[in-house]
Amino acid sequence: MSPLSFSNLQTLPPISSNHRPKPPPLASPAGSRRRMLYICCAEGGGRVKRTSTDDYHGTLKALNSKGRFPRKSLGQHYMLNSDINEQLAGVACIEPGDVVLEIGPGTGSLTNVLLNSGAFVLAVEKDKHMAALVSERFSSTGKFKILTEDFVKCHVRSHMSSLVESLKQMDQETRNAKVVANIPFNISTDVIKLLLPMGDIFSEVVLLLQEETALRLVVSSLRTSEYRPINIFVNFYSDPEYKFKVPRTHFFPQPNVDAAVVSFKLKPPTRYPQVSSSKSFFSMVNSAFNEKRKMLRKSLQHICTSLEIEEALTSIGLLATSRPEELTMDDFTKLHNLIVK
Ligand SMILES: C[S@@+](CC[C@H](N)C(=O)[O-])C[C@H]1O[C@@H](n2cnc3c(N)ncnc32)[C@H](O)[C@@H]1O
Repeated sequence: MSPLSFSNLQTLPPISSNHRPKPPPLASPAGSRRRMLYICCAEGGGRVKRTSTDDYHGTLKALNSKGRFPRKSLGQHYMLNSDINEQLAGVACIEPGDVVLEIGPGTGSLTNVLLNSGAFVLAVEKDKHMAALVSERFSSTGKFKILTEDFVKCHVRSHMSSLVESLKQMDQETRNAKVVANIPFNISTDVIKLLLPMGDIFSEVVLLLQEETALRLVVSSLRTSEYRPINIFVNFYSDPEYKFKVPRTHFFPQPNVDAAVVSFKLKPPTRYPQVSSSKSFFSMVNSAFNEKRKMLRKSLQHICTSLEIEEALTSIGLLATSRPEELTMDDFTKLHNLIVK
């Protein structure tokens, strides 16, 4: 039997809104060292009602068509619920003419929703097999471009600029550029650090993140151990908002954690807090948090004297003994402008 045939069907329970079938066993055909997925298609009058080509069966079928097994190292947890993809696009208010960057399209379930909303999609996918799959699926739309690259290493700014330029030359009416993606959890911080300072290109970044990360980025508050330089970074470049939780049961394979959708409305560069240099600002913030338990008058002594730091703190209404977790982003901005010449 060919490993890619669907003749070896197994019977799955019907899909309903409150029941998601467990993934079928992954079989390894005799004589083959490659792991293949065998799924039930239930075509032609089967018991399974298909609500979308990107449901549980569609996703497995797509993987099977390329002989792929989800790779943990690439964070491959595929979205099985098209409603959540619709909600992701809804949070970003995707409208015809928007240019959307998608990181890790996988089988293309979210891509499909974005394209159906009328967007042009630039997708970056590290797995060449998944890139080939979405390329076959969407290249005929004329509104889809795929880069087979590691997003963390790709020159997203120049790719986006040349896409927008070529759309203009084709007289395509383009509107906003946005990012909408269900990203692998292990590159979340890199993605955020790369994208949030791009308010000159993107108006909004909507990401499906690990729930814990989402909470840490958006709702970490002053004087908690969760408050870190990344919170200052996020608020410097964006207005973040936690949107909704996505239980782990909506992914295949199921991760060990839940996810959540976060929207980062990017500030245009004219709205960034006024600091002489963002590099020296973040360098000061990092130094402050490197020695989190120390008072700022000690940890920032490489910038100026303790007395100058104390005076700067009191002049902005803070205690001379303040520690980094007691300062808001505005406080850090004011402190920077007073002590970094
Ligand atoms: C969580 S899956 C999401 C797939 C799809 N968007 C969905 O919702 O089902 C993450 C996707 O990102 C891809 N990926 C992993 N690391 C990547 C990287 N560094 N750059 C680009 N894509 C990556 C994986 O191959 C996978 O397709």
